[in-house]
Amino acid sequence: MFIENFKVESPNVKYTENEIQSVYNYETTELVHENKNGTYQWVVKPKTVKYEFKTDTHVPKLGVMLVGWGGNNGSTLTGGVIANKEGISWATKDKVQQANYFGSLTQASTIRIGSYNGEEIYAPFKSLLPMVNPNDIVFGGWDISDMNLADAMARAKVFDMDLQKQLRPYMESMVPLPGIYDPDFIAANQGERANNVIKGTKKEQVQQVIKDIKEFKEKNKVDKVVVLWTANTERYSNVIVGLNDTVESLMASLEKNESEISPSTLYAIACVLENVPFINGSPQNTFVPGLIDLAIQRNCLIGGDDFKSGQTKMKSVLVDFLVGAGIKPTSIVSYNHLGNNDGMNLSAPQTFRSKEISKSNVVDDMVSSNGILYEPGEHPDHVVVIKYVPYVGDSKRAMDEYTSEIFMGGKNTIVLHNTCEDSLLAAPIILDLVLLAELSTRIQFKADGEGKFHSFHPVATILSYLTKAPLVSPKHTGGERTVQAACNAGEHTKGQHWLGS
Ligand SMILES: NC(=O)c1ccc[n+]([C@@H]2O[C@H](COP(=O)([O-])OP(=O)(O)OC[C@H]3O[C@@H](n4cnc5c(N)ncnc54)[C@H](O)[C@@H]3O)[C@@H](O)[C@H]2O)c1
Ligand SMILES: O=P([O-])([O-])O[C@@H]1[C@@H](O)[C@H](O)[C@@H](O)[C@H](O)[C@@H]1O
Repeated sequence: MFIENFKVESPNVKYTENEIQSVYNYETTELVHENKNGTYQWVVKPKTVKYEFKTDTHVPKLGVMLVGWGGNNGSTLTGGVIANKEGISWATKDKVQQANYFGSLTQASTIRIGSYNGEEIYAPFKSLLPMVNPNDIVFGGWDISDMNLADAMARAKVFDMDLQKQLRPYMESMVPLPGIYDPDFIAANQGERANNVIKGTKKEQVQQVIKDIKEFKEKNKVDKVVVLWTANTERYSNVIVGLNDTVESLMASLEKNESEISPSTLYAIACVLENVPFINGSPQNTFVPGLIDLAIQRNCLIGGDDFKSGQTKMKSVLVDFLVGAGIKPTSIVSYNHLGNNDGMNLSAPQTFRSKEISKSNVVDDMVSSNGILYEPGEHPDHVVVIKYVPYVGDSKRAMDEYTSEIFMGGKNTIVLHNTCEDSLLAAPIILDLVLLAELSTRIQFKADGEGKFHSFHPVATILSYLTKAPLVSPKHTGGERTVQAACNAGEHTKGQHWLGS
């Protein structure tokens, strides 16, 4: 059975005028590697950690500023929220379609809260804690193309014409702010749309973005702003000692107008300096070590990388299932073609490489979790192919082949075909990212033994489910190597994976 909402009555939950206060006993384990008379033994011991949470129940008026607002994802999300808010329905060749938020975890998923008379009871995910209603979000943002959102929606060719016609009056007055453009970081084919750019040095560009955020906040009378990058995929930035490996080197490089600081890192610096959450929806390494440290120093939420929308979401579910079932994936081939501007930008080798990394590394942790199936360092052959085919537009075609070893030398091959409007998959994920980022900034907690309440770690691993390459805080990196060592080796650092350049 499904219920719309509920209240909790528990000795562990207290509702005050402004907060929900709760106590949670986290039952976990700790392992000890004991040496008993020269023989080492792993000992697993149960451990209970008591957490106290305080959630501010004041839901703010939220402004969302998208970098790449005029793109397929940005225009589709904006139009989708307007259609839901205004209750717009439209004629398709099949039926009269109502607006909805399908594909959004927060808006369209449910969670089991118990049973009643032997029946399982489910409630909306969004009923768990007070959350921003997406219909109330005020959108804005930047784009290197000056096209208004109505024309951008038409350029994207995602929505049905009847819907576009109804949305146009709401969107034609929405014009992106000039963006930070650096042709060295995206495909050359993007140059023809770059007619709306912030001039000046990199430091002046950062200052302009800060000014834009302040003015957006004031003009729209929003209480909070979250910035999300849904602009083009950039090439990786080189992580270099003395350039961007520390806060000091990054800020000094900004002063010196160093060319290797990418536009996405510049927007993120502006947001962290303004204490505005910044989420990276693309695969590039926006969060260079100096920027991560700056966000930690200023306790500003950062999260990413690369929305996990379709082919990779299926991959992570299927490979997790196979490995969990004791089946050994040995070959994974992921091919897709698409014809939108994202696909055109990814047709350049350097930007494709960013996407290839994020689409490949999603299975690493699953593989390393099973030492029965895989020897140390062993992993499946894994190939990612993306081709640009203009005719299919936003309707991405994905074909995947998973070959696995099964019982007694048997082989199993699974083939998947997946056709979807890429932006209709990504838009609800963008919504979840900004809503969960905003919610997490309203939660304070402390564990047993901690003196005072504090926020979550600025690196928002809570957003990991929604991204291909979850950003994790430096202390969680799997490698013992330091940023220094990675830099010396000319490698990139990215969470738990040291990647070759
Ligand atoms: N399913 C999905 O659509 C999906 C999934 C995962 C990741 N992504 C990533 O999301 C991003 C956006 O996808 P899309 O389909 O909307 O692409 P798009 O090309 O339609 O939109 C990107 C927009 O960003 C603008 N832009 C580029 N550089 C900019 C800058 N420095 N500042 C401001 N604006 C800039 C472009 O003019 C364009 O309008 C891409 O990086 C893509 O890889 C998309
Ligand atoms: O999220 P997902 O469907 O696995 O991956 C998608 C890729 O298949 C597509 O080629 C790319 O253009 C999108 O940005 C997205 O990254």
